Formats: sequence, structure tokens, C-alpha cells
Amino acid sequence: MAALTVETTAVPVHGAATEKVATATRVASAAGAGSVRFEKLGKIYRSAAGAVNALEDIDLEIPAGRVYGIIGRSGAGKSSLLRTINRLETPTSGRVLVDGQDIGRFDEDALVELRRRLGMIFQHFNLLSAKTVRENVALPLVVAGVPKKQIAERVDEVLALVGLEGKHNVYPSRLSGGQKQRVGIARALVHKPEILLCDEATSALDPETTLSILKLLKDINRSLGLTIILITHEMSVIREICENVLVLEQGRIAEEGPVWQVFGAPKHDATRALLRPLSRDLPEDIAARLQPQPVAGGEAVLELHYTGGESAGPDLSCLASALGTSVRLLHGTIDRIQGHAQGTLLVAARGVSESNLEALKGHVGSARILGHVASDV
Ligand SMILES: Nc1ncnc2c1ncn2[C@@H]1O[C@H](COP(=O)(O)OP(=O)(O)OP(=O)(O)O)[C@@H](O)[C@H]1O
Repeated sequence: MAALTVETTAVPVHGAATEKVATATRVASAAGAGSVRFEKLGKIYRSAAGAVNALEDIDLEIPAGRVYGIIGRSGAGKSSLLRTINRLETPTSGRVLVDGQDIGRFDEDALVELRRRLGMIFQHFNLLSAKTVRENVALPLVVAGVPKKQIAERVDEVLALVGLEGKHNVYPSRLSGGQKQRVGIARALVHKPEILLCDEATSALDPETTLSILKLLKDINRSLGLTIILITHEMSVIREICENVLVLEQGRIAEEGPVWQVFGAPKHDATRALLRPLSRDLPEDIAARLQPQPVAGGEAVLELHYTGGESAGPDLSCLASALGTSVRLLHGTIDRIQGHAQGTLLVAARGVSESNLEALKGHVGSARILGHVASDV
């Protein structure tokens, strides 16, 4: 987990050098504002207890405008990677490029300007309890020396954007968790950033509030064209809003790709372990009746796995004609991720053996016989 930092430490004061960098930034932005590239990135933490290899050999491009998720087991390096984007962590080796610019070469002024282009939201919101919603959201602009009238206009704008009109003068203690995170998002957007970094932004929220915050993030991504990079331990968050996902394992890239692909056909043990809570086990009553060998007059129980086909979903009559027998649906779930059907179905069919499974090619991602049952399950 990233250490909590008060955002406003990163807010710059206007100055000539900053303006120069800002111009350079706008030029870079025109070529695709909000892209991040990691090149051979490594991070070693050294302490009295020894060295920790937190990140190794990270080569990755996050295109502008994406909603991009980073997952991995605890200690895999997620926070470390996220924090190299705004240089809260300095890489030990390699480079981070934001909009094609090597941020490792930035001087203090350029760094301050960079951090304006990168909003960040946190699990525990990081609001100042002695300040009202308006004051919390305005703070980065106050520190930047923006005139009062402009601050008032911008604060009104972002509070409306996050659905908090009328809450200007409320203190954070009077807000729900979801409302606090909306204030956090408004504050992160106040400088009109290109990229929003989210560190476990919904982990402290209940499922319903999580969904409303995810919807807000998705709306912001669509309406403002903002790149969103989030780390989370909630796979449902990735499934809900991310287009791409990176799986980190012990500081290295385990796999990366579109969510429907990585979740539909995980290649790495780390991914499978992370996805286990989403998968459903074989129901106990069916498992108890499964026998390894075919049973006279009985049925085979097949597990059919869909891995992101672009079809509307499994067509059971096609399965039946491919197998040449009737098929009964026993159990299963088909989800849709980015328009791709995926999930697992358990079906029972008579007279099916391993050799028949070939016929299912083209209809399902994979099929296997789990066992056999004596009669109708
Ligand atoms: N400041 C630090 N000093 C020493 N070691 C650190 C420091 N920060 C992180 N680490 C170590 O680096 C590794 C990666 O940590 P990091 O916080 O990036 O992982 P994470 O995937 O975000 O974990 P979590 O999901 O538990 O938050 C871990 O082994 C961690 O103990």
C-alpha cells in the first residue's frame, strides 16, 4: 500500500521555468496526452534489513485514454510501480516516460508541473478534516496561486462533475465514504490532469458505493479522455471498468493484455490465484456423484470454458448438434467483459467420450470431461 501523502505537496507555484515546461508539455500532449511508458524499469529498496528487489525489468506502454488496471499479490510491486509515474518513487534503473518525456530528467519545476498533470486518489481519501469540501478541493489551486474567482469557478465545476453540488460547506466528517472519495476525485481533477492514478480507490467502500465510484471514474474517462491507472486487490473492479490489466508477480510482469483475454484465459499461476475468488467450484452434490469411468445408461459431465469469443454467447443447440446428442445445462455462469462472452458451463450429455470433444472446437474455448454420473443429476 502506498504511504499516504497529502496531494498538495506536489502543487507548484507559477514561475518562468514552469511555464517553459508547460509549453513543452502541451506540445507533447498534442501527440497523445496521458500515455505512460516504462522502459526496463527496476526498483531496489535498500534498508538496514537488506535489499528488496521491488520491480525488475518492467517494459510496458500504457496508451493515452485507457482505463488500465494493475494487480498482483501483496508485495508484488503495484504501489511502487504506480508511484514511479509521479516520481514519488525514483527508479533504481530504467526510465518512465510520460507523453514521451523522460521524467527522470525533470528538474524541480518540471516535476511540479508533471504532478499537476497527474491526479491521484487514495484508499482513505486523504482529506483535511478541518477544511470544508470547498476548501479541500480548492487547496491545490490556492497553493498554485490561482486567483480566487477562478478557484471558485473551477471548484464549482469539479464538484458538479462528481455529483457533489450543494456540499461545498460541509466538513468531511459529515460525508459518507463514497462522498469523501468523490471529494478526493474532485480535488484530483482540479488541475485538469491527463492521468488519474488510483491507489485502491474503492477498497474502503461497500459494494454499492464501489459501483457508483467506478461508474463515475468511467464517465470521467469517457467525457474528459483521461487516462486512468489503478491498482486494486478487487478483481471485480478490474472486470468492471478496466480495458487492460497488468499482473505483477514478485516485481516482474507475469502477464498483460486486454482484461477479457487475461481473465478469460489466464496464463500465469499468479493470475489464476488472483482470479480464484471469481470462479465457482463444482457444486458439491454434483461432485459427490461423479465417477471416473462411464456408467451404463449414464451421462458424461462436461466442463465447457468460454474464453472471450465475440459471439453473443454459447448456443446450446449448436453444442448438441456438434455432439450429436442432447445436452442438459447443470450449472455455470457466462459473464461479458468488453463485449466478450466468457465463463464456464457444466453440462450433462449421453454417449460422449474424449474423442467427441474435438467436435466442440469452434463452439467453446475448451472442453473436458469431469466424470460420469449414473443417472440424471
Ligand atoms: N520504502 C520501502 N522500503 C523497503 N522496502 C519496501 C519499501 N516500500 C515497499 N517495499 C517492499 O517492496 C516490495 C513491493 O512493495 P509494494 O508496496 O510496491 O507492493 P504492493 O504490490 O503494492 O503490495 P500491497 O498490495 O501489499 O500494497 C515489498 O516487498 C515491500 O515490502
